[in-house]
Amino acid sequence: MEMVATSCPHFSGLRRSCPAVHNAPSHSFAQLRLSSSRKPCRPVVAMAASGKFFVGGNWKCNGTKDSITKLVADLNSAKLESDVDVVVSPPFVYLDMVSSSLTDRIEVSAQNSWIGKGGAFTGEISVEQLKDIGCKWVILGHSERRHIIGEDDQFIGKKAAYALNEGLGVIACIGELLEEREAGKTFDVCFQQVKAFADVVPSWDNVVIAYEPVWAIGTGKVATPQQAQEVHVAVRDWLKKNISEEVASKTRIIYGGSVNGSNCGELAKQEDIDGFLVGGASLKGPEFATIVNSVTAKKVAA
Ligand SMILES: O=C[C@H](O)COP(=O)(O)O
Repeated sequence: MEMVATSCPHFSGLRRSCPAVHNAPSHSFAQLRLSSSRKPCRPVVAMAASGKFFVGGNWKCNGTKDSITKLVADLNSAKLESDVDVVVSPPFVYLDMVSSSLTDRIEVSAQNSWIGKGGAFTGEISVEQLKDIGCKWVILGHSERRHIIGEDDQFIGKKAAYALNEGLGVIACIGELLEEREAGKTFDVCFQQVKAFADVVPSWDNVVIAYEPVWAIGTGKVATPQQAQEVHVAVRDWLKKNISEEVASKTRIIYGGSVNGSNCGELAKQEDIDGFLVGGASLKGPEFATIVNSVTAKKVAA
């Protein structure tokens, strides 16, 4: 054994299966140790801190005091694999309640934040207020905000820049509409949305990209593992070409869109799927725990 590499010599992208030689299944989360015989791409499973599996539960505009109290109790008693970052995102009105009653094992995210410092902005929530109640993350660019509320890339970018500059982590959502996929524009749409984030983020350290094909959100039509993997690889390659190899390698790209306890394992096995952003299934504590624990499928696949 002699040297440690972080990329495959047979493939321009990082963290990919090596198409040459020997079916190395995964470069994700791992550094690659080359043997003295220089056989390439034998992966050594060593999850890097930066590449930790990440599972977020986006509760959207759901829940009551009673149902959320039960959900928090279920989450507090759930057995969760230790090597996963777990985040839940309650509606604003319950954020403080969840933040103060949830175990420290799980971090709390907002579903939106204002573009700058708080003030005379009726109906908005500032980053300062989110930090004040212990919130660590914010979801930005979600398709429901893009396509129902009408937020555009520029507005989303302002929010992302402000949140990151103030120390919140950002779950940056991207994803194509069905008609965009059918028109062969999936990559173009995703690249444009990633670029809008890339143009403004001060650093990628606290950014998780969530690829959520709009046609898969809340529809029960989950992307196949191959469809999701294909986009994740393309986005990672975009990061490599346009930002840096390091950012491409370290930035977690998670999948969202009808993920549930039954399909999470196969999705998690894909080497460029670094976790999930879960909607409906995150409202059920035991099922959400199953999705968090699908990291074990990833480890087996690696
Ligand atoms: O933020 C989560 C996504 O919109 C996915 O929602 P879903 O799991 O209900 O399809």
